[in-house]
Amino acid sequence: MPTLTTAVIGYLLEPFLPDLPESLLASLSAYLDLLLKWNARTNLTAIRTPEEIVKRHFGESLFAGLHLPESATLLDYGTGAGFPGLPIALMHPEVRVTLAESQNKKVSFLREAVRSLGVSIDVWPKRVEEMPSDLRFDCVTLRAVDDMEAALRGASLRSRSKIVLLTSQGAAQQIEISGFQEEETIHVPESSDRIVTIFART
Ligand SMILES: C[S@@+](CC[C@H](N)C(=O)[O-])C[C@H]1O[C@@H](n2cnc3c(N)ncnc32)[C@H](O)[C@@H]1O
Repeated sequence: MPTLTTAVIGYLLEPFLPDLPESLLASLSAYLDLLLKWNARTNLTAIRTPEEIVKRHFGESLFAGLHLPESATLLDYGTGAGFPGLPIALMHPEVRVTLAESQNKKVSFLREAVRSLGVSIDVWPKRVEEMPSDLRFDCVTLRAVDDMEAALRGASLRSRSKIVLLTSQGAAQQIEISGFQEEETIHVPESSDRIVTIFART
């Protein structure tokens, strides 16, 4: 039995994205179970309850996916356990998604998730800085990457067109990305301070 039924996951995600298809809910349910199983023995995410994982990780990632600029390729910079890149890839199978993560245990989890979900996603198992210097993506997403200033500089070198940043209102106040301008900021449902900000290359 899955930890949460697709009906419960759909209900929890309703404020972020109503009427999700059953096939997407089934993939999210399988992803949740795998994440809970791995999180019991390795620390992949500090958010531990299934309901909070669905709302805070899946909900915010899918909400960013709802507002994703048109892109053929996407890099999720410092994806951790796959956020926001993996839910976005499930929602947008037409986008070629690369999940970049430098920590081995998280890379092992991501590979297992990609294999068991049967999705076509690339995993870059090193630091983004180690990618071939000419590799670019239409869109780069970032959420909760440790050194945000350095990460945004790195993202600006990798993005051909857009950067989508998932952050808090307070943290966003000081953010400037050389060569990019803020295009749109959208408030994340069910939160007083979480936002999705889209930057476009000038
Ligand atoms: C706090 S976690 C957040 C993960 C995820 N984005 C989320 O929102 O749950 C940040 C992750 O970024 C990874 N990371 C930081 N800098 C990186 C870099 N330059 N290249 C690849 N991964 C990086 C770290 O290993 C860590 O797993």
